[in-house]
Amino acid sequence: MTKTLKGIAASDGFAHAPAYLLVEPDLSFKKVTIKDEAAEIKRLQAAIAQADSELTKIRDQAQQTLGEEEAQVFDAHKMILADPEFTGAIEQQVKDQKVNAEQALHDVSTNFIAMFEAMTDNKYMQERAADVRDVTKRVMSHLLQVSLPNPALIDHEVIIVAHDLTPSDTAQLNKKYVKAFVTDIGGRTAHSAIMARSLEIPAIVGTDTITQDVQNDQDMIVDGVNGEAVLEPAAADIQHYQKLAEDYAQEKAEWAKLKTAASVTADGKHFDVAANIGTPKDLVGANDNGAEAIGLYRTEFLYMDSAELPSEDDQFEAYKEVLEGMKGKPVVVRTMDIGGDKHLPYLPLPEEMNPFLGYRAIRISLDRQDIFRTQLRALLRASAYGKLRIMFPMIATLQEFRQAKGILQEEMAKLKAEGIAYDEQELQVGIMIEIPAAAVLADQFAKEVDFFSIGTNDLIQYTMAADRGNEHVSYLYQPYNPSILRLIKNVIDAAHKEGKWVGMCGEAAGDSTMVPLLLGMGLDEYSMSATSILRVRSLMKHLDTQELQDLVEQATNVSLSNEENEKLVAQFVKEHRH
Ligand SMILES: C=C(OP(=O)(O)O)C(=O)O
Ligand SMILES: [Mg+2]
Repeated sequence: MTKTLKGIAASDGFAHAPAYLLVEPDLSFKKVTIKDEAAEIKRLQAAIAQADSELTKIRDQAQQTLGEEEAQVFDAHKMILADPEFTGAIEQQVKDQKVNAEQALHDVSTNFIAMFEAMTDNKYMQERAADVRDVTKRVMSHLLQVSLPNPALIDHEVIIVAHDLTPSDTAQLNKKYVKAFVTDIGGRTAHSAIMARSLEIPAIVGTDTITQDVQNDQDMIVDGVNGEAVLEPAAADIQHYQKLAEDYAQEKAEWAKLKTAASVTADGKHFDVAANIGTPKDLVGANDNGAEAIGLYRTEFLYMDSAELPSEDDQFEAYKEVLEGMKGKPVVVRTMDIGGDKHLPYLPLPEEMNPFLGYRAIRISLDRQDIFRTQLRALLRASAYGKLRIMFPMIATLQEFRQAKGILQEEMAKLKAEGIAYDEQELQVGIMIEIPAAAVLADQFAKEVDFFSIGTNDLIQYTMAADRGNEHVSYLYQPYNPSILRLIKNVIDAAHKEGKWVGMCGEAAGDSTMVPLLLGMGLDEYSMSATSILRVRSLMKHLDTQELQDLVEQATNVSLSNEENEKLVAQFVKEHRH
């Protein structure tokens, strides 16, 4: 039976493939007293052998599809299985306690995990706890004869269906086979959705129930433009979506013609359309889509992709690669924004009631100056290779900005004393405006910063008090609400009064409803997922900034709601398309 599920359209594009459920099976068991210990140990050994041969297969496949580094994780798992201290202890437990293998495995692994986690002075050993957890799950699945999903073993085209995907799950998806993903929870600006857009994988999030509605291998269609997942599509559905996919491909081909064009409006005003990137690898997408700058380099992925804090030299190489890759075009690098939904296994953060309101971004950097100074030195050294702009995330107060800039200046002085080159002429230092307090006081900040970049992903969630990743409050996550528009306008006006430039690097900068409003307000730089650049450049071409000022007037003063503004812009663009 065909069934259509609605969710939040998170990444454009269409896909048709069987579902691959990335859902953990039930691994619960009962404690049983056993009589035949020898038979139980044999059962345990068989499960360990099966887990080991499965790991060999996964390792080989991961090496081919994801690379050697990802594959090595599975070597670590195999080593645990081959460690007599671990397996011997489980066998001993079966013998001594006369319990079933499941219980013995659980008891021993719980002890090992606790022991590793207690090694707070040895990050490497602490991380082994996660490996023991993974290996235990695998052996348990064989004891219970249920199968674990193994995404690294995917060798045919699939649509991933999951409750949620973390940014690191998303990073491990192999684009060759993963044609789309659909999740139960999440919002359009959650980081997994942002990554889906940079990988150009169609995605729908926040369907609520997809993991319950779909079965492994069930045929499905994903419409990432409209946020619809169709299960067991009929022939007519397949035809309908094929047509939509073809139209979309045609539209994209039209946009592609603008790849080397400048971003100019119908009245001849030029704006910078820039790309958001997460790693130097994303430069390919940025350049392929004709980015005029990098408006946001989220450096936290450099920290997340590493097993330990990245060294100054490692960071320097990454920043230099991006600056050189952009050949003199501006590159805004944001200092580490860890916390919220982004974690580092080697930097344990306190458990918090509200991680998005807690210890994150610049708050960590100012506290852990060892980490911050290393990053700033790497950035300064890289500044000699291009046009660098350093940006601090989550600035709430002027004092925070002054302190961060003070530390930067201290590092500059040290480099100078050491005779190490950095850009002393053109380097700019700016902040993200993503906390309402900073948006309100933009006039004060504008006197001290070189630029602003408005982070609407967070600015909207903090202004509306609606978690950006929570589908239950997504109705409150309103980019065009007059309150948000007024805040944005206040920031742009304040910056321009002081002769400073303003960009936007939140997802709203690439939003077709938002762009006309931002053009009307005079926003200078628009930074977005690379895949949105050509669509936005095409839209700009048809709009006149003078005319758009009327639209801004109505949207900020007359309209009362997000929906009204959405309609207002659509109608306006229809009537004023040049
Ligand atoms: C660009 C932003 O930062 P991030 O999405 O990384 O929080 C934002 O908050 O708008
Ligand atoms: Mg943010």
